[in-house]
Amino acid sequence: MFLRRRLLSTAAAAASARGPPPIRVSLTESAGRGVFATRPVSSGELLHSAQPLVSHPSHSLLHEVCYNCLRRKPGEGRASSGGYYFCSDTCSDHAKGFHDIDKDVDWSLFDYHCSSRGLKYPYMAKRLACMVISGSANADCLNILQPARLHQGTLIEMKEEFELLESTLRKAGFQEEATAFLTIDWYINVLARIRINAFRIELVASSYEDLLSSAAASVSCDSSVGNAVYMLPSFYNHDCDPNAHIVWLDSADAKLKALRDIEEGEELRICYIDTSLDADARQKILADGFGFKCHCLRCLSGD
Ligand SMILES: C[S@@+](CC[C@H](N)C(=O)[O-])C[C@H]1O[C@@H](n2cnc3c(N)ncnc32)[C@H](O)[C@@H]1O
Repeated sequence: MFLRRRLLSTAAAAASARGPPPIRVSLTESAGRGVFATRPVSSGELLHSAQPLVSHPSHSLLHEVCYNCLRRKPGEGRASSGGYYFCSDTCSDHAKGFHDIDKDVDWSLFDYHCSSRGLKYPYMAKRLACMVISGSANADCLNILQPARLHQGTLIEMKEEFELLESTLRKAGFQEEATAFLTIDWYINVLARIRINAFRIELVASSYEDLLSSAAASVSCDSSVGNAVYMLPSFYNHDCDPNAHIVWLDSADAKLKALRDIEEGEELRICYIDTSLDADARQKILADGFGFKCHCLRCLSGD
C-alpha cells in the first residue's frame, strides 16, 4: 500500500512538472459532462488554476475589495474616479472595458432593487452586459455552461430585474447597436447559467491582516468577497465526499486541488455545499438549488 502510494505520487509529481492540466472534460453516465483525471494525481496536487469569466464583489464590500479580482484592500487602497478600488495597474487595465461603461451610468435604482432584496446574481449580469457593450466579452460567452431550470415565479422576478437593467443602460445613452443583445431572453439565459455555475468566493487568509478581516467578516456574516463564474470549474460535478476542491488564496483566481490520491480515469468531483450538513439537508439544497438527487456513496450510506 505504502509503495503504491509512493509510486503514485512520484509519477504524479514527475508528470505535473510538464504539460497541460491532468484533466479532460467528457460525458458521465448520469450527471452530464464531468471532469476526469488523465493521469494519477496525488493528494494536495494543484490540478489547474482558473480565471473568472465574470465576477462581481459582494455588495457590502464594493469599496473594500478590488473591483476586478476581489483582492481585499490593505488599509489605504487606491480609489478610481468612480470610487472603486483596484489593487494593481493590471487589474485596472483588465477592468477598463466594463469600468469605462459602468462608471458613467446611474445605477441607483438597479442597486436599490438588488440590495434591498439581497440579490447578488443580477450584478454579474450587469457586469457581463457592460463587458459586452465595451467589446471585451461576447454576449453568448456563458452559453456552453449548463442552465438551471427556472420556475414561473423566478422568471417574473427576472423580468423586473431585466427591465431595470435595460432602462438604466438605455438612459445612459449607449448606441442602440451596442445594446442590441440586451433582450429578456439574453438576461434569462445568462441568469439561468449563473445560478447553477456561480461560486461564492471565500478567500483563504494569507496574512495576519487577512485573518483578522475574515474573522471580523464572519461575525458580520460577510465572509464572501464576491461571486464568479468560470469555464473549467463549471464542469466539475458534485459529491458529498469529494476528491477535489476549489480554493481561493487572495483573489478570484481559483485553484482546483486534489483532496486525495486519484487514479487515472477517475472522475474529479467537488462539493457544492457545506459538507457538514446532514444527508436530508444536503439532498434538499441540491434538489432545490441544483435540480438533482445525489446518489454519492455518502448519501447512499445515509451519512
Ligand atoms: C456545475 S454543473 C456541472 C457540470 C454539468 N454536469 C454539465 O454538464 O455542464 C452542475 C449540474 O451538473 C449536474 N450534476 C452535478 N453533480 C451531479 C451529481 N452528483 N448527480 C447528478 N447530477 C449532477 C446537475 O445537473 C447540476 O445542476
